[in-house]
Amino acid sequence: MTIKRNKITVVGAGFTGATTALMLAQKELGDVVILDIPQLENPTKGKALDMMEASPVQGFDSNIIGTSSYEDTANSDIVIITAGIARKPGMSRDDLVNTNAGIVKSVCENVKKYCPDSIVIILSNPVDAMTYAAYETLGFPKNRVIGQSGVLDTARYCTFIAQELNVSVEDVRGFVLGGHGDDMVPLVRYSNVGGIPIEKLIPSDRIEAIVQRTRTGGGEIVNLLGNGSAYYAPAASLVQMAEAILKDKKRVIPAIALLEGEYGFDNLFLGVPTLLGANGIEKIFELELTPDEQSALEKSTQSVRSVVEVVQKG
Ligand SMILES: NC(=O)C1=CN([C@@H]2O[C@H](COP(=O)(O)OP(=O)(O)OC[C@H]3O[C@@H](n4cnc5c(N)ncnc54)[C@H](O)[C@@H]3O)[C@@H](O)[C@H]2O)C=CC1
Ligand SMILES: O=C([O-])CC(=O)C(=O)O
Repeated sequence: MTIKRNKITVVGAGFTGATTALMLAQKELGDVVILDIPQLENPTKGKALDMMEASPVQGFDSNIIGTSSYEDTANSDIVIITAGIARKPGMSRDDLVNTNAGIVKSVCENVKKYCPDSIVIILSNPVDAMTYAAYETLGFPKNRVIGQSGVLDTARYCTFIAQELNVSVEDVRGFVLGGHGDDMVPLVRYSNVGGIPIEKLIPSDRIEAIVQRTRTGGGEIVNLLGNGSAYYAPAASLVQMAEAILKDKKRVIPAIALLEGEYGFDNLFLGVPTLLGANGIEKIFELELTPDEQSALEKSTQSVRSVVEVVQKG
């Protein structure tokens, strides 16, 4: 019997990509290939070697290599795409669309060729539209093309709730629906702390402030960093998704999935609660929404559709 190690490729060795690679290795989820452009081949190799040299200290046995050649990524089980530019203060994620659509499409041409059976997770922004662009280029079935937004947005939301109540983050549950933009929809009605609805614990004006802070959570970090965007929590979010798939955990986590009628939307990639396992997105959970929640979701989809139109025209 041959036991095969998982192989995970991370495209883009910048802040999110490098952090993701290290976290994947620390959890021994598989061997990791980090790929960046040829002009950055040496720094990419350097980052990978530096991570490997942390392995005796931290006691992980994952192999990590840096490369600019897709041949090294061949037959990866999972490909995580972080390639592209990040926004700076004063920009919206949508301002990145033209540059990043070109990058994501060119990356996906290679992924299609070298990793035809992989499950692909997209991080590059504006991520809902980039997931659509990846799906179109890859031609993979919809369960194998997944965007990351909901784990991160939900993590921010849960952080703020835990801080508000001074309780463990482990006891906070909730999720965020919709596009990864300032009109995302944190679902207050489905949020609880140790099973107690947050509406019983937090006054409504404070809940509204938490919802608003969650919506602009990415921008808050962009403004503090000054020259780039968040990477620790985004990397942790990607790793949670990869782990759910590689260990077939059947986790119920929000992710960007292709909707074909769910929530009343068709042919649209959007953040929804999903079941993540060995086959990628194995199920989309459809919840009953109140008229206010549904109209908030519709507003969010309009923003996503307008960016997808830019991708389609380009
Ligand atoms: N969906 C989400 O929740 C989040 C999305 N992001 C997005 O992720 C992307 C990456 O962010 P960072 O890592 O902070 O940026 P970064 O600038 O630190 O790294 C991006 C890397 O991509 C590389 N790259 C560019 N074109 C490439 C190509 N054709 N092939 C391979 N690599 C290529 C660059 O050389 C660079 O090293 C941005 O678009 C950012 O907006 C970041 C955080 C959260
Ligand atoms: O805000 C950004 O540009 C990066 C991102 O998507 C996030 O941190 O949520």
